[in-house]
Amino acid sequence: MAIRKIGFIGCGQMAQSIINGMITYGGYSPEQIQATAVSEETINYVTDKFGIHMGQDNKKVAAESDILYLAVKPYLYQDVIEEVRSQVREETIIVTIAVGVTLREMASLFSQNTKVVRTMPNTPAFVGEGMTVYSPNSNLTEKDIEDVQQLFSSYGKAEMVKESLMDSVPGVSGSSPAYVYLFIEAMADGAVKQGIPRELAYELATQAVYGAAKMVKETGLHPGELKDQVTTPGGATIRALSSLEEDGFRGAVIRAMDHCFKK
Ligand SMILES: NC(=O)C1=CN([C@@H]2O[C@H](COP(=O)(O)OP(=O)(O)OC[C@H]3O[C@@H](n4cnc5c(N)ncnc54)[C@H](OP(=O)(O)O)[C@@H]3O)[C@@H](O)[C@H]2O)C=CC1
Ligand SMILES: O=C(O)[C@@H]1CCC=N1
Repeated sequence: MAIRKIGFIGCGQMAQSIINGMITYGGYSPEQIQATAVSEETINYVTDKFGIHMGQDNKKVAAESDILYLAVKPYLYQDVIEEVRSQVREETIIVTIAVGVTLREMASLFSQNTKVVRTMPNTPAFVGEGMTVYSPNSNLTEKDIEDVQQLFSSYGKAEMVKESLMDSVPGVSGSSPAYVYLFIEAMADGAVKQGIPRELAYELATQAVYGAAKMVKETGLHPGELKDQVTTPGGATIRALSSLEEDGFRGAVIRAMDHCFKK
């Protein structure tokens, strides 16, 4: 089945990021996409900003979609699924994006035959640089998997993994952009403290993260080796790194990810 009609139940931060990525970077047309929300505010905002079909009728979107994203908060999944279950066609592919919602739970909420892909996306989808990690259930055909891989790749990278890894993915991918924003903000504050104007501080901190990420990706070198290239013996960088190590920088990141996993 070619994916022609894409539906979203819920259209908040994550759905809007995916929709913008699909349209701006993936070549999908706003006419192919419809979504629902509760408030008039979101409905008007999304309609104006993305030009997709918006409404409050979850059943209609479920009935008309070839692929249906469940883009509400995890605690709303059960209610929303009960509402739309009877409308979902056998060939429709359901995409979950909620932390912790398993394929087994989805089979019990829909049916054993429903095609479900458990995914963990992230908000850089908005700029076509998302990461979607996914696990399909056994009802998807090879062709379905090709189709979803292509769709998820339209707004960034996509990697299929076994479902047992999915609970560990938010810590390093779904949630992790938030830590990176915190790091950029902290570096900018440090620069402002030294007298660098705020706007320039954000530009420098952001470009450092962007450039460093690109170095890791494009050189293929180990991050430790790239770090060594920056670090002059007896110089300034090693002073900064030594201070970060004393303050438990790496341990703090790893502990934060353990908290994310447990939640
Ligand atoms: N934010 C992120 O970075 C990521 C989020 N996720 C997952 O994405 C999901 C959504 O999160 P996020 O986008 O951040 O949340 P938001 O609160 O931004 O969006 C939730 C959306 O659901 C809508 N909604 C609520 N109840 C209903 C309903 N009964 N029927 C239809 N729509 C409804 C809301 O409408 P209204 O706007 O009118 O209130 C809102 O548009 C979660 O399961 C989360 O785990 C996954 C990865 C990353
Ligand atoms: O904070 C959350 O629970 C969601 C999942 C990943 C990012 N945001």
